[in-house]
Amino acid sequence: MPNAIAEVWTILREMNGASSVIYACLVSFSCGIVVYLIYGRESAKAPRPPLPPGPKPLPLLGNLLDMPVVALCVKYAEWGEKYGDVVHVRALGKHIIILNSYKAATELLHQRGSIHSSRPQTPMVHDPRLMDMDWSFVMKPYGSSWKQHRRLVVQHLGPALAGSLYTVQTESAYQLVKSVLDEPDSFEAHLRHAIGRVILGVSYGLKLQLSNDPHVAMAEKMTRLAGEGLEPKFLVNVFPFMKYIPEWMPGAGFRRLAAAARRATQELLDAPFEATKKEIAAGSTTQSFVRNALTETMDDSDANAQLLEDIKHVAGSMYAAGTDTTMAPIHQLFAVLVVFPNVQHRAQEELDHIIGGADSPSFRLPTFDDRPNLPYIEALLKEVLRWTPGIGSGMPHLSIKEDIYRGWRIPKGSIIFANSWGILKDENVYPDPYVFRPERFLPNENNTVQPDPTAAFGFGRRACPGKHLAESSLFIDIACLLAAFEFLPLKDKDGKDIDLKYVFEPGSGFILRPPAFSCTIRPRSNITERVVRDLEVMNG
Ligand code: HEM
Repeated sequence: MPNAIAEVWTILREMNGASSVIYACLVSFSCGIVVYLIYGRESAKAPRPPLPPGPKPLPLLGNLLDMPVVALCVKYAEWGEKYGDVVHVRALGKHIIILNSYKAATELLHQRGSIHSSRPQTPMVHDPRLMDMDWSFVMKPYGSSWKQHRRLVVQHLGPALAGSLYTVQTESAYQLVKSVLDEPDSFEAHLRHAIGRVILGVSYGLKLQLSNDPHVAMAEKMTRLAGEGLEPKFLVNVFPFMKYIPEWMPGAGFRRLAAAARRATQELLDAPFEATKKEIAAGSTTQSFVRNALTETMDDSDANAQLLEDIKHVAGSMYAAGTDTTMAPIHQLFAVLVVFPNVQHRAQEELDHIIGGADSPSFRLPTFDDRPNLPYIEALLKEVLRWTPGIGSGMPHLSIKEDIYRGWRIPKGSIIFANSWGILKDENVYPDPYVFRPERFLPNENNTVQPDPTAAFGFGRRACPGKHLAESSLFIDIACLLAAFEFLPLKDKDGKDIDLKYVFEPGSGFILRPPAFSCTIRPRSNITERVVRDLEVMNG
């Protein structure tokens, strides 16, 4: 991954003394061999179609030094403007293809999905001695095991769950507004708990506590450790022999992290799955992914053992795949609403028409039945996904065969990024892309409606299977929070509003997680406060 490579390089640059020289020599030597094996052999053969355009690579290092550690998706978008919507770069002997338009992403990842739908494998993530995450649906290479996982999700997380999904999501949103009323300063933590509760509820159907649920805590621990391990900074990804270094040795911190991630993963895979089986055996009829999928299995016989493992692994993949990605846009939205109060007021005006004004005795919180009558909230949801598409540069796809596209060669083993950030900031598709304007998604006599920001959810056979779940969670949480509260800037010591625009800058991580920020959150009126306080929320 280019992030990985950029971070490796940063580490090398930041290291002082002999070790950095040794590492640099090792990297250069390894690169030399890899580059010779790839390009030396290639150049000896007959002329072949050119690679797509891109910045000029250096010998050995390729474009490693062109890749920033922070805001890589923004750099990718800049390259798109300079070289066109298909860009090629090289790093440590890898071909990296960056797609910055819907057209290129659809034509390659969707229409030629049988070639470009695998995932790169890295020692830290996949090796059984390290994190051993081959079980994860998101990381699996393209093949029969991945297909079986995908089939289970499409079959058992889709329309079959829609009814119970809305019940879980509405209860979670109502609990969220109650918690925010009690502890507005813990807004971020409450939001995270609400999103996690829905994903675990939908995956397992377990009765979960309203706050501090042990299953949510378990899932959080695993996601945090796995997230750390996924960071591409580990030298073992460049020198796989390092996986043999004993855990106790200095410099083997990556091995201790990997061991902790493996333990946390096992706990998360087993505990909620076994608890769900027990609840079903005790007569629970709560719908969930696990329950629906288990109806396929007749018994615990060997024939079903693989299917049971698959169900367990898919359920365990959901939390890690869905929490941070849903959290990133919604958390960012509340900074947007503080910076652009006109957007907040327009959304609240629309809500007031449908659910009763904040000062009206008939005020109530929104439900999913109101969704068709709230087009501005729907547009706001689309605009925040365009503005902060969860995963900035998209998830990497791996090409399993050489391909020729628009006369360019896409070599076998290329890592392809459909850069959601660049695609969703393309001014030919979204005029004034850096202006937050939900109206772009509303029918208007002057403009045609701009395309839905589906790029946020990826492309082709690996496109996000949690899109419907994510969008409905975002809808109900946004609608309830805006109905109940107003979000205002904090004041500095001179009484001036603290500007939250810094929150909009993409950071260094894979997920576009906004930095911590604070704002004033208060009930819109005495009536909204009373309605929220009087809510009865069930566990589960
Ligand atoms: C706003 C929230 C979300 C965003 C922006 C998002 C985005 C993405 C993206 C960009 C991908 C990679 C697609 C590709 O490779 O082309 C992906 C994959 C995936 N997402 Fe989501 N996602 C979100 C929520 C969820 C939720 C709630 C779940 C499940 C509960 C989920 C489950 C998955 C899974 C399992 C994959 C892997 C699919 C595969 O590799 O075949 N996501 N998501």
